[in-house]
Amino acid sequence: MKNDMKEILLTEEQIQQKIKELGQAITKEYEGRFPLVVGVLKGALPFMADLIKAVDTHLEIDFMDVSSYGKSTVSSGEVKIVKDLDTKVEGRDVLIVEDIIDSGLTLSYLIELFKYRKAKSVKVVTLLDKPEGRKVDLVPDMTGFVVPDEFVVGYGLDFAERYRNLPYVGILKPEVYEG
Ligand SMILES: O=P(O)(O)OC[C@H]1O[C@H](OP(=O)(O)OP(=O)(O)O)[C@H](O)[C@@H]1O
Ligand code: HPA
Repeated sequence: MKNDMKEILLTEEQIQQKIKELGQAITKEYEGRFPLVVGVLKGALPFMADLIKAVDTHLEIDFMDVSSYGKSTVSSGEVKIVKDLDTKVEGRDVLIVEDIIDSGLTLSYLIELFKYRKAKSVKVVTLLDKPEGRKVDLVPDMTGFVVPDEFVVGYGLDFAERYRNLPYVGILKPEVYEG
């Protein structure tokens, strides 16, 4: 799989170190508040799994599956709920966990949805932020790394469902998705 990479952007060690720091920041922010931590499937799965272990205060987890990319590297712009939460968000401090914010369409949809459902607060932690991809104004509350405007894969991020199981993040060679 490494042969499909133009460049390794973030090593496993860099990712894990950053997750420790984010975990400490979340612990400080939510101490004594029992937040509802919402992982956005499927991409956020590895990040969510590592992140919650780095948080040292009580929290509840739930998952939402939304999709807007299909087999393309460009967002369709239409966010579809594939699986909704099992938990009521009314009155809860919600922390959304994302692997990447690119156009911002997925997150702006989720933030509005949770506000409509009367969450007490809605915040976002993302491992990766690609600000150059933005189509809507959105700044995450906590960010691991800012990445360039290229299609990245690994550590949850896929191309056509592949590469999610890489422990690192890399830039895919264009010939892999163009070919
Ligand atoms: O800011 P955006 O342009 O909306 O892109 C970010 C979203 O795109 C990816 O999900 P995708 O819809 O590909 O589903 P997946 O997590 O199952 O891969 C990623 O996991 C984010 O949820
Ligand atoms: O760069 C990306 N890689 C994988 N999935 C994505 N979803 C939005 N942007 C990306």
